[in-house]
Amino acid sequence: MGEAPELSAQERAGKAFPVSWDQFHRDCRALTWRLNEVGPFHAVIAITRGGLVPAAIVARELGVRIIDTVCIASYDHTKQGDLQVLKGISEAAMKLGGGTGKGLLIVDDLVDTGKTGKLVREMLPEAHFATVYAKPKGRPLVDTFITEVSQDTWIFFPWDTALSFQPPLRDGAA
Ligand SMILES: O=P(O)(O)OC[C@H]1O[C@H](OP(=O)(O)OP(=O)(O)O)[C@H](O)[C@@H]1O
Ligand SMILES: Nc1nc2[nH]cnc2c(=O)[nH]1
Ligand SMILES: [Mg+2]
Repeated sequence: MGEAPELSAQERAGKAFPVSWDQFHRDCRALTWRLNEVGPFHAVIAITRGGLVPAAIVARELGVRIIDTVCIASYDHTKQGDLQVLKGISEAAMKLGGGTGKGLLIVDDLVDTGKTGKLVREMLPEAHFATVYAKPKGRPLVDTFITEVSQDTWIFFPWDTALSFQPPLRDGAA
């Protein structure tokens, strides 16, 4: 008998939490309300790629025009591998944060295990770290977030999904 195939993080999660563009926009605005009391910020650092959309919305609301990226790859669709820093924080943004990240706002869509957030926090220890969603393992790393979901939930973002037909419940839909 062959070995059972390894489950992806999404399969292990079990519960699905689909987020629409509308909901995501509302949650980003709610995040900005909280951040407005913490700032002002010199610049926003988006953790790509998931942090790009919330970073654009938050920066627009906060009136911040300097946006930098830190490009990190970890999940290949739904499996987490080793973290790879594909592009670090720019020298200009580092300078704005005085070398420690003071006055900088790091934005990502979510924290899950917290591995990605931990790596970026090490680069900018004094920056403020905000995410829209947080799972319990990663939550202690985040300074400000909007919605907590359980560790066994997989969040589906609007840029990764499309509308599709769902069979009626009585025909066996979950
Ligand atoms: O807390 P962790 O367990 O580290 O997971 C959180 C990270 O995982 C996702 O990014 P992903 O690596 O899938 O890349 P993407 O943003 O390019 O989709 C998400 O956008 C976070 O950055
Ligand atoms: N889309 C998505 N990416 C993730 N990366 C780590 N956790 C998640 C999640 O719940 N949803
Ligand atoms: Mg990401």
